[in-house]
Amino acid sequence: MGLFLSLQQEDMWPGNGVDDLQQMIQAVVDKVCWQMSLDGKTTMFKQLAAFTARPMKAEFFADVFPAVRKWKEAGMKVYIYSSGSAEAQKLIFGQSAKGKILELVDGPFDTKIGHKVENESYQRIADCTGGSTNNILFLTDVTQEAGAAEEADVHVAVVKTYYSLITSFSKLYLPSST
Ligand SMILES: CSCCC(=O)C(=O)COP(=O)(O)O
Repeated sequence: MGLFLSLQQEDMWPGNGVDDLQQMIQAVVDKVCWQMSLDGKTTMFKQLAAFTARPMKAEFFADVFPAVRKWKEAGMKVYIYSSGSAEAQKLIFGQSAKGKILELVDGPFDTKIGHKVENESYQRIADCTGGSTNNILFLTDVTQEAGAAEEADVHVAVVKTYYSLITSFSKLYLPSST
């Protein structure tokens, strides 16, 4: 019931009040499906991902573990900042075919620190990790997050795995018309 009310309060879900248990369960299921269809990022919704019936195994691109190991060997701190709750991160990143990324990273951050599209979140992370925003490099595939981090004076790299990115029209290769 507490979860349902919290989910109700977090956004403008067009659901009605409910008065019996069956209706309430259906309303929660409807609400969760609705949030999933929108790729909802609210904190309460993301807490749900930590409730799973079976263990999960993360998949990583081949370059992730070597890069994180290299950064750690160079004495850097590496954190995960995800819209997924810290509890869900621990479950999902706890196991993978390539190893346990959690053993390499210095900690998970989630939206309890603030949303990834809000610049204040990045200042709070710098405060928590004992550094200045100017000493942080944030990797993301979401340009709104990149903009928010940059507003907080964080260095940003936008990572796109499936598309080629260009920083100048001079780097544009047009497809051949033949
Ligand atoms: C890492 S736990 C599940 C991922 C998730 O729920 C999510 O929304 C991913 O968002 P991110 O901010 O990591 O791009």
